[in-house]
Amino acid sequence: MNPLVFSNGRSLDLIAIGRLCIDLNANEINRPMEETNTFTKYVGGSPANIAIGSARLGQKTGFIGKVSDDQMGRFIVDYLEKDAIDTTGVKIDKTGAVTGLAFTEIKSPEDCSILMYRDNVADLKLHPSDIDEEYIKRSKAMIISGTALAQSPSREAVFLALEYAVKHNVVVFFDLDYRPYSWVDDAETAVYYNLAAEKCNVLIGTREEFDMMEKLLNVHESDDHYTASRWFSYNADIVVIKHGGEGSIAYQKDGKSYRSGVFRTNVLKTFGAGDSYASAFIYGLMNGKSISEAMKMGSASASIVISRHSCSEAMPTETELLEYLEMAIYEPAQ
Ligand SMILES: Nc1ncnc2c1ncn2[C@@H]1O[C@H](COP(=O)(O)OP(=O)(O)OP(=O)(O)O)[C@@H](O)[C@H]1O
Ligand SMILES: O=C(O)C[C@@H](O)[C@H](O)C(=O)CO
Repeated sequence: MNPLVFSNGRSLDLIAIGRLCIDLNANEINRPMEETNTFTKYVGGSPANIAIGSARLGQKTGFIGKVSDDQMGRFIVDYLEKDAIDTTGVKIDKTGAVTGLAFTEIKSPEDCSILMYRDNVADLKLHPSDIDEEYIKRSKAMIISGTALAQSPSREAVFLALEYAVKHNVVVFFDLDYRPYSWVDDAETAVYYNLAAEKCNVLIGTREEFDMMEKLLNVHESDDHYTASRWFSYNADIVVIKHGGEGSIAYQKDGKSYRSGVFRTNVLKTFGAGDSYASAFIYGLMNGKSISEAMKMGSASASIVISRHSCSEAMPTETELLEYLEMAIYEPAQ
């Protein structure tokens, strides 16, 4: 078992809040974007990817966000609904804002990058008036994403959603999802990340993301254990630190820690690993698995997604994930 307590009698398992954007993944791989000509369009945005991954695993999933009032916005909502995601909380922007675009470049399996076009994006127009307490009250859990804290009014909308979640015993996951291009000032970034993290039950981030949060506090000798311990003095029950191809480590408030290895896979691209890991990790925790078992599920989902071209489209179904766990070669953490 794991230490999280999810309220029963809720009509949703997980609500994701944050950006809904479009991934344009280069079709010509193993070359720089300057030399590519065609792209495939997918729904993107870390929270969107996590929601899609969650729904594919059979979780009753909802979304709180804002999309552009155009073909891209409609494409996104249609896609979410095809995956049985409740879009009651997805609003249509009326200010002329656009959909964020993520152009991905796959120079090699180890050298991938994302070029983000995020000026005047609809997702950051999410407003506190768009946050429905009754909607959040319907869910067992909610996941927030750090990039939604980058600008007002989205920032205030997320903090209001956090207030409602805490009020109604909704377990809050925080996927740090630090995207530097969305921020203008390191101190501002760290302040808002830390303020949001204080209210969350589970923190999921890379070493680099936690370093960003701790730099403001002049923490010079940090390590994973220090990072986790710091958050247990607030509301955290679990802190997960991801280490790419070396796996991940999770700390529990009672002092226990768990290391997860990875599943050997033919890596096509690395992005999408974090979102797929989060969706399956949360699925495991919400379905009675131990932290170790949930981490393994996260690792398996990540290995599936990084072997495929997309992020959202590549998210495995529950059947695919369970079969992969049985068949794939697992490399325990060193
Ligand atoms: N090369 C790899 N081979 C196998 N599994 C991997 C590899 N890279 C990442 N993973 C799995 O994915 C998890 C998350 O990856 P990572 O630590 O890169 O997170 P992230 O930086 O948030 O990912 P993203 O690139 O999507 O932003 C890892 O803990 C591991 O389980
Ligand atoms: O999160 C983003 O804005 C980019 C994503 O759409 C992309 O799929 C990715 O980087 C996944 O981690």
